[in-house]
Amino acid sequence: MARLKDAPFELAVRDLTKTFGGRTIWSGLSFTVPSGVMAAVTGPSGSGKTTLLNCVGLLESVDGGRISFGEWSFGAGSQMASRACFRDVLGFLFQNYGLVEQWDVRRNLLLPLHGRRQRRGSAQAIDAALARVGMRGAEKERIYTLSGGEQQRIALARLVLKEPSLILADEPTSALDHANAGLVMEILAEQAQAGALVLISTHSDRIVQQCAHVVALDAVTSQARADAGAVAHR
Ligand SMILES: Nc1ncnc2c1ncn2[C@@H]1O[C@H](COP(=O)(O)OP(=O)(O)OP(=O)(O)O)[C@@H](O)[C@H]1O
Repeated sequence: MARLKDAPFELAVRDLTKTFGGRTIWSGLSFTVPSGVMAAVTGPSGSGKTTLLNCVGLLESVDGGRISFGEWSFGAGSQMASRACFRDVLGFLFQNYGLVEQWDVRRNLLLPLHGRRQRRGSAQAIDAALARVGMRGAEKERIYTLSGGEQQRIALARLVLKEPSLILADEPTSALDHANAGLVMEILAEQAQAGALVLISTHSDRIVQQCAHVVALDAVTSQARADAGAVAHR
């Protein structure tokens, strides 16, 4: 089956509004990002960076506007994404790593392969992905026995195996040492070079410098702000 990232595509966010309990986080938020790049989502604490990633990743509903990528398009009142979208398109690198703690590494890494590739050959694929993140031989380790940095490496190995088209990374290096943070950015850049669109929420100038696009949120959210060009494209 053709993957979304096999041809160039665009993430288009149009006139997006998000409220929590009557409080508007942003409204009229619009931007586009092409595939094949890393884009940083910046803004002060509370400006809605994580919320934006959750909305684009279809984990959170929106109150107005549209989010489109490739053939997929979602707005207020849309049915949540089909399993196919989560299985074939979206990939997440979040601060809680999103791993099943009681399972071993191998079982966690088999999950993205399920239904997409023959299990035959998966042992070699898992070995190669673990080698890429410096965790070769960790197949039988249980997740809860690993350090935070090691768990993030396993989450990275999962991305390497899954090769998602649209990757949402929420402050992916904030809890990591220099070496692990470097590895995270290296692998995200590789995924972008392979055609994925990588959206990274961050407070780090160093990460922003590595991104081709910046989606800048600020504390003031209004239609006027969005119209005035809240989104800076490099
Ligand atoms: N599920 C929720 N229910 C109610 N309010 C929420 C919910 N999730 C987030 N918020 C509020 O929405 C606002 C934006 O939160 P968000 O975590 O998206 O900001 P952020 O820019 O990622 O912040 P930080 O840089 O501190 O991580 C905050 O005021 C937060 O309290």
